[in-house]
Amino acid sequence: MQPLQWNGKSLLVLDQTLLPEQEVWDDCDTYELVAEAIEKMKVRGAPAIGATAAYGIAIGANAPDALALDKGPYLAYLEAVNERLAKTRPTAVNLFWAIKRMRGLIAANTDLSVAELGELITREANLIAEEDVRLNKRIGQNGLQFIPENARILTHCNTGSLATFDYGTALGVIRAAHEQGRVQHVYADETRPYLQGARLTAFELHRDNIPVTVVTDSMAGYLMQQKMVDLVIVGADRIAANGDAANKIGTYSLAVLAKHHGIPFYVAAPMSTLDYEMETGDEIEIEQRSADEVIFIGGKRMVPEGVPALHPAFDVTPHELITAIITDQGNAWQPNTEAMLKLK
Ligand SMILES: CSC[C@H]1O[C@H](OP(=O)(O)O)[C@H](O)[C@@H]1O
Repeated sequence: MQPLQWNGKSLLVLDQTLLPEQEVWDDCDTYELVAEAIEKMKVRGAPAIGATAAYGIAIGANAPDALALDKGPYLAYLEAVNERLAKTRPTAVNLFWAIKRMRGLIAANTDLSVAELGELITREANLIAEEDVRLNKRIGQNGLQFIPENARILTHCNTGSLATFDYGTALGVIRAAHEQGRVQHVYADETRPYLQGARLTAFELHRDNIPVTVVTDSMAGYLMQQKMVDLVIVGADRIAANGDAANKIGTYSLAVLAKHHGIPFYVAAPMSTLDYEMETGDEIEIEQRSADEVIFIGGKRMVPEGVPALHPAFDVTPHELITAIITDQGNAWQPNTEAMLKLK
């Protein structure tokens, strides 16, 4: 199930905060509504956020008031649209990758008319979306080499169709392995506090008839100790040049447990998630979200009034704990290897 639908003028966003019980689509016909959909995590997932921002820029670029502007003011307005979308969430580099790509396109085509530039930006947003699905399927194929027969896989958060334009990254590898009949079972961490695993990964895999069981995040160590897991595979929101990977909070704990139990730990992501401007994961900004997202579940208070809660939305897994990074280019890399650094 794709999280986004482009109808040529506006972006229909599947409100993931309401899944799995309700399938509600928001019609985002302004770039501000698109920005708010990202901030409120109606749409989430690094590659999906990148594609969403691209369409947000396209919507802004083709707004009637914008198309009435002279070239100079129009270009200044486009930069204001880029800036607004860049402020939505700080960790997933795919957002900034998409904005940088649009900025480059605009800068290279200032000779076009306002209307022509608006059309070009829309075409680029469609290209980004189409590329994402193709790259995810390549990630899936590249990941097959690491999936044994009768694999019992533990995964964290949601890295499937709902986190991308379609197919998924880590779940893309799981889908490709399932197509080969290699997946015995998937254990999906519920992934508190947003519950991407319980609400979204289980939703996707169940619909695809891929055997899945939801576990609480605290059960991961038990599963490994009981020898119920053959490998762990997760996504990423930003990967530094040395292979340190930022991903949903709880990923680092999984990597430490996997190392302790001698279980392979894989990260799957498109090349647009690699950030060569960051030498190590120490530089990656970790989004701090509202404590209310921890304190309340489904609107019900879980923490006594007056007691604070922390909510770092991501953590960074050092490359030493990652067995391999699986991308859409070439094969997988042992992080911090010359091969990865050469890909600049
Ligand atoms: C396909 S990578 C998705 C990536 O994004 C998630 O974060 P969020 O749900 O907060 O956008 C999580 O880190 C996933 O691994």
